[in-house]
Amino acid sequence: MLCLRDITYERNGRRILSEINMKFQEGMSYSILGPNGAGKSTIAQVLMGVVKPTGGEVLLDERDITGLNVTERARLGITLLWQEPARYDGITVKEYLTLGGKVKVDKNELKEVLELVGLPYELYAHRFVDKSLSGGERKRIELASLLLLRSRYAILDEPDSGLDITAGELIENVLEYFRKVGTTVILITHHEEIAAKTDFAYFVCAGRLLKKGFSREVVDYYKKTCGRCFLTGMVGDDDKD
Ligand SMILES: Nc1ncnc2c1ncn2[C@@H]1O[C@H](COP(=O)(O)OP(=O)(O)OP(=O)(O)O)[C@@H](O)[C@H]1O
Repeated sequence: MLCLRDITYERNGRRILSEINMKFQEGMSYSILGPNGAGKSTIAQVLMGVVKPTGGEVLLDERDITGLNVTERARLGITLLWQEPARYDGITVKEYLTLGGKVKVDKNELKEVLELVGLPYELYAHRFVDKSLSGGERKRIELASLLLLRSRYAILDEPDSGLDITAGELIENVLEYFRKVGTTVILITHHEEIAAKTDFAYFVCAGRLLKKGFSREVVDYYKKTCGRCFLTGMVGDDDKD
């Protein structure tokens, strides 16, 4: 089990996260839901080891991994889909997804995963992962690479950002695939309809955990309360996207 225990994070004298406690059990899917600036990406970065919390611990199977960096955590099976997808000039989609042939993936699986993320194998497998692909296409390729990795934990930071109208269905298929291969998903989003697709949810606002539980309940709470409290006094309902 992956846990955040009493995580606090301060930057330039400003408190960004306050005493965050979260548990991510294997075999379940989770979302971290909250408005812009709530601290969701910072939580993802703390989980991944990109930022070191000012206080508290990150635990994996009760082992303190707070001091481990991104590479060390990736070795333990914690991986992240970045908000901004990377480019790899001169490498084809197929080479990228199989790490140049190092990862043994048969063609059927490669085809299945590419099609799952909405990219037909015949059209994309031999394209280069460079600027000729759109941001949305690169994001889909990164998602495919995470699906093929079969890591213990996959943190998806705004997986729908930069994707078009089909994103909702895509996320559903992606969650189903991760479930099938045994990867526990932690999905960061400010869209309640995306959060509703996971089993459990955490609602954060202004760096604090305000509600946790079954996703449907948390989403209902979010819809009823977000924008109406003192924490986000300046955010009105009409400003939410
Ligand atoms: N390097 C930094 N220096 C100062 N403040 C920062 C820094 N990084 C993040 N913050 C602030 O911390 C808060 C939380 O940011 P974070 O990116 O975690 O929010 P978020 O919930 O992921 O938002 P969004 O949905 O807009 O991506 C924001 O108010 C942001 O401005």
